[in-house]
Amino acid sequence: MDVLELYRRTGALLEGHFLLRSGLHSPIFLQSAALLQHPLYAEAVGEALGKLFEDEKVDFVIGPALGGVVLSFVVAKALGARALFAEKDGQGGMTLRRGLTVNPGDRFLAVEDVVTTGESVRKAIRVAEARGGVLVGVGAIVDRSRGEADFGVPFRALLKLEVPQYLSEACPLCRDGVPLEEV
Ligand SMILES: O=P(O)(O)OC[C@H]1O[C@H](OP(=O)(O)OP(=O)(O)O)[C@H](O)[C@@H]1O
Ligand SMILES: O=C(O)c1cc(=O)[nH]c(=O)[nH]1
Ligand SMILES: [Mg+2]
Repeated sequence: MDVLELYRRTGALLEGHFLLRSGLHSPIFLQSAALLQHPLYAEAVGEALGKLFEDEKVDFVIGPALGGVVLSFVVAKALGARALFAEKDGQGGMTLRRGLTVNPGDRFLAVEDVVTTGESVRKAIRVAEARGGVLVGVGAIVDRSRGEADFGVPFRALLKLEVPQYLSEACPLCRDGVPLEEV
């Protein structure tokens, strides 16, 4: 599957000057919702990502909202598992709501649309582990962490992307006066 072409075709590959969740700045932003709005593409992504973990017996898949909601659903469907999502709790962490539960000992896969630092998916992992879930792997559509994200379990992505990202104080786009976009 040519994931970059899917982002391109759906207008989800943005170029400019973007503020990332981590505070880093980048000339590239992958707007996954624009890709996942197409059910057939979303389903294909779910099947491809699920396939990377088909040997794991998984009780549920969890992703951090919002980006992880649709993705969790399509991967869970491919693996025959339940689809959970963790939500921002308003205090910098994440929580489970809406009657979604973890049974102690449940094996789970964490999924994320785009991993930059991995901090967002890590918050969803903590939510599930705190309720007794056992993490067996982390899957992403795109890994743009440049090999820096480590979850202590297999981490597999459909696409590894090497794109520039800068601390704000060292950002050449800021220096050139390019307006910063918060997507
Ligand atoms: O690996 P990280 O450094 O944590 O960055 C990547 C995260 O940033 C985005 O989510 P964001 O919280 O911006 O918005 P969302 O609610 O649309 O998922 C993206 O969906 C990932 O969850
Ligand atoms: O790091 C991020 O916040 C981020 C990067 C990216 O390419 N896409 C996205 O949705 N978030
Ligand atoms: Mg997100």
